[in-house]
Amino acid sequence: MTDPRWRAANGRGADGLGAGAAQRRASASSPVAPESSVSGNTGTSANGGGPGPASDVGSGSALPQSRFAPTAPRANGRLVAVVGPSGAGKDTILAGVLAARPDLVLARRVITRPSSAGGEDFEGVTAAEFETRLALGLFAFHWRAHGLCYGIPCSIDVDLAAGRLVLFNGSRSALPGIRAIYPRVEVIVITAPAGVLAERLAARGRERPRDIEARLRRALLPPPPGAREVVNDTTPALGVARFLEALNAPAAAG
Ligand SMILES: Nc1ncnc2c1ncn2[C@@H]1O[C@H](COP(=O)(O)OP(=O)(O)OP(=O)(O)O)[C@@H](O)[C@H]1O
Ligand SMILES: O=P(O)(O)OC[C@H]1O[C@H](OP(=O)(O)O)[C@H](O)[C@@H]1O
Repeated sequence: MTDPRWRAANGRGADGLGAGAAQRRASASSPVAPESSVSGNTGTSANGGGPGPASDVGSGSALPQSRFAPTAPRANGRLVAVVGPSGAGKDTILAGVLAARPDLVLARRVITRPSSAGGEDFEGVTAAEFETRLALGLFAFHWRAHGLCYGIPCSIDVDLAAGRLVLFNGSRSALPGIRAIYPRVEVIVITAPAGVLAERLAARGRERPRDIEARLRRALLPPPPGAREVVNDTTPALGVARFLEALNAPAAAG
């Protein structure tokens, strides 16, 4: 927590943003989420107010109710989802933001993509390894997109409980589900004009042309409600400055 005004504006209290790892282990049988859905590993309300709905809110199968007491950690931190179309510059800006603000935490994603793919610092795992971690309750939440599985380690709950500001590179389609698990998640959407996205993805060369086309089609998704927007259409340095400004701005009504 760095800005008390923002904290007050959000009404951020002492109750929990997330649920404990012990609760997550209750969902050991949950499968990897289907494409465009998100699953967390808790079957309880993130506010700790008693058993809530299972947190698989996408098109996937419902998770079993937790057999653990519904006590979420008491967290004062901020959880900020950084979303936006492929090529908008999420990874680029997040790297610059972390360099400028080493006090912030960037969740290290677990992705079923070879670690050699480059880009962000993520942990590349096989689909089988991903399933194992999911079964062990090691993800706060996870989603599928672009034929890949993405998991956010449940270690973010430790950072949130310690009052830190935790950023993660997320999927727009996963936000409703993430919000069901972390009701106070904030959203910053990074955007750039369509032509710029196409140029950047082609120059980056991480995906095949066919996959780039699919990613560009997802650029048409509407901006998430309540998100603060950062336009990354000039230099990365200016994008980082705009992002830091957005981080301190009052949240839009979601
Ligand atoms: N402001 C900028 N000016 C020029 N190039 C940029 C800028 N921001 C990012 N890039 C470049 O555009 C490409 C895409 O950026 P980046 O990988 O950060 O996007 P992303 O939103 O994380 O995409 P994805 O969701 O596909 O991972 C990279 O090669 C990066 O170096
Ligand atoms: O299009 P949407 O659903 O918003 O995002 C889908 C996913 O793609 C991107 O990851 P990456 O480019 O594979 O690293 C995003 O970070 C997200 O996880």
